[in-house]
Amino acid sequence: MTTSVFIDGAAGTTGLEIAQRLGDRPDISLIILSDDKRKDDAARAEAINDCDIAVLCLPDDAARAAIAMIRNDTTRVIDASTAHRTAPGWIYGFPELVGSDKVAASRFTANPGCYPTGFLALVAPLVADGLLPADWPYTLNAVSGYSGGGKALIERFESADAAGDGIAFRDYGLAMGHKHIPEMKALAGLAHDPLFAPAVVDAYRGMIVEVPIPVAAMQSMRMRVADAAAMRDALSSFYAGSALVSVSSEAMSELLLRASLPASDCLELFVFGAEDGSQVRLAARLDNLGKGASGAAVQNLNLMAGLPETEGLRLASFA
Ligand SMILES: NC(=O)C1=CN([C@@H]2O[C@H](COP(=O)(O)OP(=O)(O)OC[C@H]3O[C@@H](n4cnc5c(N)ncnc54)[C@H](OP(=O)(O)O)[C@@H]3O)[C@@H](O)[C@H]2O)C=CC1
Ligand SMILES: CC(=O)N[C@@H](CCC(=O)OP(=O)(O)O)C(=O)O
Repeated sequence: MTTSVFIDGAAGTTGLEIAQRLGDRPDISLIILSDDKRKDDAARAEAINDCDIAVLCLPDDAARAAIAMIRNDTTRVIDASTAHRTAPGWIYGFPELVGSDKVAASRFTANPGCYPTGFLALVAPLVADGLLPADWPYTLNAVSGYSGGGKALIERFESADAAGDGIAFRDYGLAMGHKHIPEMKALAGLAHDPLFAPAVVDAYRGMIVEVPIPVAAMQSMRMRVADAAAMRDALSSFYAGSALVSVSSEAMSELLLRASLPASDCLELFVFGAEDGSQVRLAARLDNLGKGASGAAVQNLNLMAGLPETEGLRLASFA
């Protein structure tokens, strides 16, 4: 038996990569609208109501509108947008954190944001285990490849490169209030909004998300914070059974993001600690279009369809 999957937004950056991952899989029958029909609401509504699972790869408003087109109680949904990540009735599609069984049983699954995937993978298990406090104002510094901004940002970077006026580094989110903050706060159970400093570099894909932990300063405020080794051990045990998430124990002097990063659905976690134990830098390296978007959507789709969790995923690491 095959699962019929409609990709709404299949001509976009995330949608195209999901279609590539599903490729010629015999267990999936793909529904993709032709170019002249892909924005035709009647055609979209028909496809959404006919499929087993709809994967929405759309801007937030279009994703909300797509949900309003569902007229049955059978179509299941994976939404790659920000629209439903903290909405009631939706399961947050991060199986390693919320439980594969919850995603498998879910009707409405919200795919996590790319930056929150790195942040939550690091912080949520440590807060839940009491190794980091919930009431600390966490900061995260992150860089993303420019495909993270979809077709518009790809065009901007590639046309500037072509004109010989390439953007090497783009700091943004300068007014704060990034759309990823609510899901990071809610899913990690934090008392405060994290302070988020995102940036884009001149590479197509890939991202590094860093969370600095001023251990000694926090301890001087009588907060309970573990040391680097305890954090690394806790993360290693938490992700011990995962095919996609790994925790590095390698000694390193630099963490690189290569411009030629191949597509990967893995997520690598790092815990760097000062020798005197006073400071820690938690870091996550992933492909924004892999575990940060399309790979996560395919993982969730596999679970929801009762198929092997990593079917069709790219398991080679970045190294
Ligand atoms: N890129 C990334 O790394 C990540 C993206 N996401 C999220 O995934 C979603 C898709 O992003 P991304 O693929 O990057 O964006 P893109 O801009 O590359 O693609 C969006 C696609 O949606 C189409 N579209 C827009 N409005 C409608 C509509 N009303 N009906 C049908 N199709 C429509 C666009 O059409 P057209 O081609 O004509 O513009 C485009 O093809 C967004 O919500 C994004 O935030 C999530 C995690 C990471
Ligand atoms: C580089 C870049 O612009 N990135 C996007 C986030 C991509 C993403 O995860 O988007 P969703 O939350 O909508 O899924 C941004 O910061 O808005």
